Amino acid sequence: MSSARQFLLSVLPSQTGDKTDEDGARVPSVTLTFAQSLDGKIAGVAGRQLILSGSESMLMTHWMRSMHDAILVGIGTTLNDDPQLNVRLIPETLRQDVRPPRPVVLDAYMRLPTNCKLLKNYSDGKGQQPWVFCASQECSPDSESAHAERIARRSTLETAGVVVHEIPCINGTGVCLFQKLFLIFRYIGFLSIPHLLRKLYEQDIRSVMVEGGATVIKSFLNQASQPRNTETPPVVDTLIVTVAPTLVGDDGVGYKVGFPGGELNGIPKFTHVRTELMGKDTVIAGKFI
Ligand SMILES: NC(=O)C1=CN([C@@H]2O[C@H](COP(=O)(O)OP(=O)(O)OC[C@H]3O[C@@H](n4cnc5c(N)ncnc54)[C@H](OP(=O)(O)O)[C@@H]3O)[C@@H](O)[C@H]2O)C=CC1
Ligand SMILES: Nc1nc(O)c(N)c(N[C@@H]2O[C@H](COP(=O)(O)O)[C@@H](O)[C@H]2O)n1
Repeated sequence: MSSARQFLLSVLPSQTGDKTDEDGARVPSVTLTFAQSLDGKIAGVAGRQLILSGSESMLMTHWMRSMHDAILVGIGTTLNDDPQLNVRLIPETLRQDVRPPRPVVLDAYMRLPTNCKLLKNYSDGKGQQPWVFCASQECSPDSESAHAERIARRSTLETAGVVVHEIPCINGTGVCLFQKLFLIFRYIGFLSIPHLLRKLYEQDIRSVMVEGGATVIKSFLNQASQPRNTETPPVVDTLIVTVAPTLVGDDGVGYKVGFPGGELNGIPKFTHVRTELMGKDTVIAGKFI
């Protein structure tokens, strides 16, 4: 077995399917993972996609994808990078034994372009059918035009091959922001991660790999820092970060952890599990506690 797979098997939780959240609802295990530069950047100036991982750690990432039922990114990453989120780097001879993960996009307003690679790969048999999680009706403004726009967007995505799931959002109910270019319905707030995870479990997803980008990383780290009772496991189980020996500079895109105004406010408790050198990169894995 390759060293990347051995590394992953030693740091990822075994999939028992019995993880529950604070309210006792079943949820998938969550791995948060991304690649960063030495100065903590995940993308270049104005979000330009950077290939930070070298071939060895990138292959590890594709093995990691193959070990999860779903792979999740935000719509920001999807619009910016047009990612494939499949397992194409795994050698052909081993690929028949692995299943590509289900691509999942957090996309409150259903902005996913219908010519994206996720849909192309699905129609070419090179990836699973993508799922979009969008804001449910009660998060959207209650107007006829907003309702019609929602239905039209959903229909466009479904016709293109996307499965659309609706979930509630946080902090946004009923607040409308008019966006004249692309949306009539808009609210302030993000999709609720607890609702997302429950819905994923209901749809037979037992493990989800969260790849980014910056806003999604912050949201999941924030969730991992939420106070909970001692029997409840953290929302994010594992963090696996590839650190590339390169500097991007202050104008690159970083991610944020915690909130201003409190020393440990919003910073999840984290414990180191294993560090491995993969080619030029250092891959660090840890658990939230
Ligand atoms: N180096 C690496 O490993 C990686 C780097 N990247 C980089 O990250 C950058 C993109 O990051 P960013 O622009 O922040 O976009 P994200 O991919 O983080 O997407 C953020 C968007 O997702 C939607 N969303 C819905 N619900 C949530 C929620 N609960 N939490 C967070 N987001 C939510 C929101 O859009 P809406 O309101 O429309 O729903 C939000 O603006 C790109 O430059 C990309 O190259 C990305 C992945 C990995
Ligand atoms: N592991 C890793 N290393 C990098 O250097 C990266 N830039 C990323 N980015 C993530 O992978 C997505 C692209 O996936 P595909 O190659 O198109 O399958 C990108 O959108 C980020 O989520 N990851």
